[in-house]
Amino acid sequence: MLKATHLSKVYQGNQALIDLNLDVQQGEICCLLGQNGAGKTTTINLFLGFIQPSAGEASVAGLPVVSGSRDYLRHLAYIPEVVHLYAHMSALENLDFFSRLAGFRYSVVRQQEFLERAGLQPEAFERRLGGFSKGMRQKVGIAIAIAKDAQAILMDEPTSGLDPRATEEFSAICKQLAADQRTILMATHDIFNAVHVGHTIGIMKQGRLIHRLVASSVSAAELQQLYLATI
Ligand SMILES: Nc1ncnc2c1ncn2[C@@H]1O[C@H](COP(=O)(O)OP(=O)(O)OP(=O)(O)O)[C@@H](O)[C@H]1O
Repeated sequence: MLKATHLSKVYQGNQALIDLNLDVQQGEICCLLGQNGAGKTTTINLFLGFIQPSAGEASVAGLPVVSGSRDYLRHLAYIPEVVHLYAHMSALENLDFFSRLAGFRYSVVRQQEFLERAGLQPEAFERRLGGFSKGMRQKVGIAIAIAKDAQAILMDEPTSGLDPRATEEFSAICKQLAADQRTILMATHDIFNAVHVGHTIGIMKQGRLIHRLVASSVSAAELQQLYLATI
């Protein structure tokens, strides 16, 4: 679903990503770990087409990520570290607005279903987003991803700053999305959560993907050891 082939990015002589080859299958949750500056966000931004590669190619559902093309974009949703939606609009209004932008029109009942599937408590559906916590905003972001029928969701440090309960809830939603055959590529610093939620884990260092592991083959303690030995 998400494929990087010899993908590289150079910023003013700084090699941010070097020859990345990565294949994330449909229904897979892949967590990318690495220190600050390892190249995780660069990888996500290349899949989104926010930046252009210096070499190689990213593709989504077999469609090349190329500037100006919208084909690959209809398969993608993006959950940034802080989901910025319209603070003065309610959860339902934001969902309706962004679904329409993506070309979908849903009844209020369907919109409520999407928010429920994303784990938002019903009493928050009609509240303005301005007062929402980070975790609640993410849930609205996920509801938008579901509503636009995104097959792949790119997430940049989604659990940073979430309390343990919100992290647990978020992980459960990710697992449900994967069970629905959606693909997730997540940049994270949370080793425990990577083992807990991921099917596969990548460890990056200075722009290179050094290790790619099956999450069920390691414990959090083993992964932490490998991570510390790698970075
Ligand atoms: N717009 C930019 N211009 C110049 N250099 C950049 C730019 N964006 C990223 N870089 C550099 O590219 C490298 C990789 O950065 P990137 O943001 O991908 O790392 P990261 O693994 O996501 O780090 P973090 O965990 O801090 O988010 C770093 O050396 C960074 O300074």
